[in-house]
Amino acid sequence: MSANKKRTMFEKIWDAHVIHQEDNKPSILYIDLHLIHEVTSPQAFDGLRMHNRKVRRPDRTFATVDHNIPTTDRSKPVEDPISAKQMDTLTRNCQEFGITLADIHSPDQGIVHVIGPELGLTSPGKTIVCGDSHTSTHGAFGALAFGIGTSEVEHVLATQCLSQAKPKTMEVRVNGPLQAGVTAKDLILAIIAKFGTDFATGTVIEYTGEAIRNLSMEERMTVCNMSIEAGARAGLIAPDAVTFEYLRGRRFAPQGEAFERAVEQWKQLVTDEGADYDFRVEINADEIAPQVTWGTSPGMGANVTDAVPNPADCENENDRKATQNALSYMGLEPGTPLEEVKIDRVFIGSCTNGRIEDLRAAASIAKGYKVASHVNAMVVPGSNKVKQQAEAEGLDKIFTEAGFEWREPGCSMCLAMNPDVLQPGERCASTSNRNFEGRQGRGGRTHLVSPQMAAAAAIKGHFYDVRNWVVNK
Ligand SMILES: CC(C)[C@H](C(=O)O)[C@@H](O)C(=O)O
Ligand code: SF4
Repeated sequence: MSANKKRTMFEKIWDAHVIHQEDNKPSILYIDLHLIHEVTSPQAFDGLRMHNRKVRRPDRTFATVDHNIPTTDRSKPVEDPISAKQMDTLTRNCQEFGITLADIHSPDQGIVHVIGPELGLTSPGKTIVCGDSHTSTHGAFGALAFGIGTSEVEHVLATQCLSQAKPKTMEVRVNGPLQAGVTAKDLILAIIAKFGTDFATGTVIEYTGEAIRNLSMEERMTVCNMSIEAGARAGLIAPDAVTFEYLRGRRFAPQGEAFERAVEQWKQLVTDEGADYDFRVEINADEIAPQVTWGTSPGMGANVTDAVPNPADCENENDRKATQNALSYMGLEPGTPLEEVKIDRVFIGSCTNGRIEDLRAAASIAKGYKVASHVNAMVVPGSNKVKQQAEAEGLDKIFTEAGFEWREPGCSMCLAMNPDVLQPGERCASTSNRNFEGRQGRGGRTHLVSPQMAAAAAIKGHFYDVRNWVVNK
């Protein structure tokens, strides 16, 4: 590589982490941060034991319990035997291998992709991996962050390195500002609805443009979180003053002078003017309205003001079949206005939308209203810190007075690996990121929305365009 070659930010991070390269072979990358949770780590630790290996860098490894953890009273023992076993196994593995664990009683516990940034473990320019597809969340900081499989988890534990083929790059440019009432969640849902769930397959997306630059750190995380639902390996947003201010003073971020020096380096992590991406798409932010998914993939979404699509209008036989199947699973009639679709449950939480700004946004809608009598609604903070902050601001009161349940932090009904599940046929407005068949419980029907849209749906009992919401003072 010549010294003056123009590089994208992805290439800069990649080049800085390749520690071995042979022609036409995958690269060996150094991994700066390895995050661990209870679901994808047990066999990896078994593998280490079997081969009598240690964890190479426990200081660059951090674990939490999130997927299986109950969201009810934690002073009681965990009832579900499978969940209890998963959590005990992680505790024993972390003790044996000297890894810091935010366990069920830790003030640091939370969803892995919420606590990494919160603790300042995540920072620009790092390579970050976790046995979890939504590791892409951390790319919001300009870190190259991606999900890995359990055998790779074992490899990273043992060596702090990973073999990876170099992905291609894609720019997703969002022109102009978002309309009032339209959120980062609507933006990423609209991008996936427009370009499809495979448009970025195997690439690393870099999000650029005015609407992206205007986003807060938490909103950027929402966007990068769902990169994986567009098929991408990872999503990136160039770090800027918003990023640096978010990280300043966080526990594991550099402190004092070292922080200022780090900022100078982080500022270099931008795509050089004139550098090429392999692919490019763009979208105008002012086209985007609040979104509701109607189908069984995150790309099956529409504006809340639209109607359930008619399979007969599909362009080809494959789409027609997919739409038909999705509508039949979802129990929806073509042509029904989305605002008339009644819901039974509401889930506000997850690594997509379980952070403090999400809860503030939902509370600003819910304040002074009551959840519709036929709806069961729950709010699950993404982490203990989010929960404490929300309680300090009185958000829990706003929610409980409106009739929402206020829970302990974890993945919860995002994927229903704990007791928080939909019953067959139940319809849920959910702020999570996947609406696959059975994702929130067998036969459950998931509609992906923003926190504001979820809160409005809880109160109205059906979907409602939050742009028309009358805020209770
Ligand atoms: C359990 C885990 C492996 C899974 C993932 O990789 O994403 C989960 O977090 C999810 O969101 O489906
Ligand atoms: S909140 Fe949902 S998407 Fe995020 S890590 Fe947990 S299960 Fe996966």
